[in-house]
Amino acid sequence: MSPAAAAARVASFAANFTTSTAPSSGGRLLRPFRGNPRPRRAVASMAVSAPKSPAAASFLERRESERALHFVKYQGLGNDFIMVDNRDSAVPKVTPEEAAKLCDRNFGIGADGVIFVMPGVNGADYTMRIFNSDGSEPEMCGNGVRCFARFIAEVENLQGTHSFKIHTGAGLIIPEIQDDGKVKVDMGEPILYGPDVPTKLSSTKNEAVVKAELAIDGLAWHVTCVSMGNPHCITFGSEELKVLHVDDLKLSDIGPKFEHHEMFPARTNTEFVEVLSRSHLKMRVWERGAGATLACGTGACAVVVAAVLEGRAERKCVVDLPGGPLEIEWREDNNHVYMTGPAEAVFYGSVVH
Ligand SMILES: N[C@@H](CCC[C@H](N)C(=O)O)C(=O)O
Repeated sequence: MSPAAAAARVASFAANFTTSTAPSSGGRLLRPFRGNPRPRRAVASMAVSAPKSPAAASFLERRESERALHFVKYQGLGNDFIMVDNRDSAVPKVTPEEAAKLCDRNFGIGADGVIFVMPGVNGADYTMRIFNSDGSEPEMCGNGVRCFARFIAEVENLQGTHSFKIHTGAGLIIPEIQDDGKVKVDMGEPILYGPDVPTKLSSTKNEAVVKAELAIDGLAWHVTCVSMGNPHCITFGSEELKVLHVDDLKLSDIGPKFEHHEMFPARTNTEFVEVLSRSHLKMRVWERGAGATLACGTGACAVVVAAVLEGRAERKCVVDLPGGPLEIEWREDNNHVYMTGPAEAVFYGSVVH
């Protein structure tokens, strides 16, 4: 094929793909997104006018008529998700195995998880379910629920401040979209009773596991265990490394050893934390079922709870994650944890799965 013919074929593919990837929700077209930056359609920049080759057109029509999954890609501080409009069904539109394939950054769309926007139950407005990038299903996702709220505002055409009651595996979670576009989430109460986190580590402070010792890689790590609906193991250092410099950690070596440790029967998310001041913490996370991610909302909440329990920080902190900061407050009056941070749509498209 001549270079000119090849270029025309690519252009034709792009033009056709661009017009065939508008997301739908059970047949409804999503409105164009607002906000900054505006989400992009996949390969929109390649869309130039060129005659469609019959072969490319029929190829694309065939793909669309098969099982095309429409999605919107969202991110909250770089923790990214494939958002699926599942409002018409209580059954997720993709299986855990398919989710793992879609999350693959080389062979799929690429994401830390797939989130399903589902009908509400028990008086909730909506239900959120999520599959991690390995296909496992966690109870909750903090960055994900902020993205979820922004998605609902878009598809329901809501302007200004709004809050929603979201049913999750961690109970009722209430995100509120603020005037500045950030989302503040009432993340509920932390769970500190060891067997409920769950961890097999013995309690050290009342019923909580605070600064308990966990042997990994020849080091005696000091860990505090907190559930925000999903399990977290938080460490500020070990017997040997009194102070952590989180940038120096080889997360991919050490993370899986925490995640799969026998003391965590449901596996665990692990946060490694550096205290910058009593109201400013810095963390890196190794997520259960997703590995190293740029941010973890439930993790940042658990970190502040652990820092307060260990007497290292105040109840209101900024937590720096690789993807940016989150504002976290563990309120004394109602024992709830509040998380505030950004969430935005990145692009939308469709995929045959
Ligand atoms: N990134 C999320 C947490 C996602 C679930 C986690 N990997 C688990 O298995 O518990 C967040 O922002 O909270």
